[in-house]
Amino acid sequence: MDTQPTSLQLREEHECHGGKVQFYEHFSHTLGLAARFGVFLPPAACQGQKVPVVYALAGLTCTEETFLIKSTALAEAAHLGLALVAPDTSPRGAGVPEEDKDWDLGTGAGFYLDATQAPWCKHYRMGSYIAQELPEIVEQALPLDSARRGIMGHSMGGHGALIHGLRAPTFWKSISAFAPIVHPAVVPWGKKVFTAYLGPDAAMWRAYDAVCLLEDGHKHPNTILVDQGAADQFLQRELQPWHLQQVAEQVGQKLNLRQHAGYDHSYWFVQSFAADHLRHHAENLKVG
Ligand SMILES: N[C@@H](CCC(=O)N[C@@H](CSC=O)C(=O)NCC(=O)O)C(=O)O
Repeated sequence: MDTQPTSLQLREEHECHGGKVQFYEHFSHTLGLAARFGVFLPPAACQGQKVPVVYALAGLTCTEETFLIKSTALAEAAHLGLALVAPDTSPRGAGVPEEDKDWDLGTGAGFYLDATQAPWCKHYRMGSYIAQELPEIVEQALPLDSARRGIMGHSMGGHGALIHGLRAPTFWKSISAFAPIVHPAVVPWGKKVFTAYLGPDAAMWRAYDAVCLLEDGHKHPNTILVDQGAADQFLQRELQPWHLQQVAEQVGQKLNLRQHAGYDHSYWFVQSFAADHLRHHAENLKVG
């Protein structure tokens, strides 16, 4: 492991809704590479007050900028006094052959897990990065309340929010997702990346599949909010939210799955319900 100390470099800073949007780069010991993330600090945090924080995980092909720019959630985050942390979606420049070839594997498609298979396993460790390194460094550097931390995400990021929230329910006190991949072990996107990152044995996939985690006894004490567009182009093939609904009913996981006629998979959908998600987190994190 590299022993270089973590040093956060502030690359960009902008005033926004009375708070600040910041973009940082640092050397990630977990990924073994430089990594970037974005932050929104509400006005109270800019005055040094510790505020609750929601981590926002973006989907395939996205970066640390996408959610902050496209979700239009920052006015509501400022109003509620919530900070947002938006990581990148994969390591960058890992040097894996053909890692930029497909948009649903490799660069931009880290799936928020730790790869176990060569050549991916050296750098594709977004699981530990999200579960440990990123919260540690960002919460040490900024006025964020580590006792009030939630996680949300879109599509591949929705999958990330569900698995991390279910795997560590006391660490992540609230969960929500937009159009998440709920059962990657049975859909084409998931089968492709899980085979590459985790190998062909599907038993090894269960730790990174929200439906399997619920089947295997993981549960979150708070209601999980999920929004899904009924006109989503990936709904039938990749998302299949009915699996989540079915297992949630079976195991008694509280789930608020809302279906929205006419909405597709895009950030036009995300931005339509982003404020609801922040209010869900604010309620669970006991803001105000
Ligand atoms: N291949 C296309 C589509 C990629 C795409 O739709 N990405 C979604 C997430 S899909 C699941 O994780 C996304 O959020 N895109 C960003 C956006 O701004 O809409 C492509 O390469 O564009």
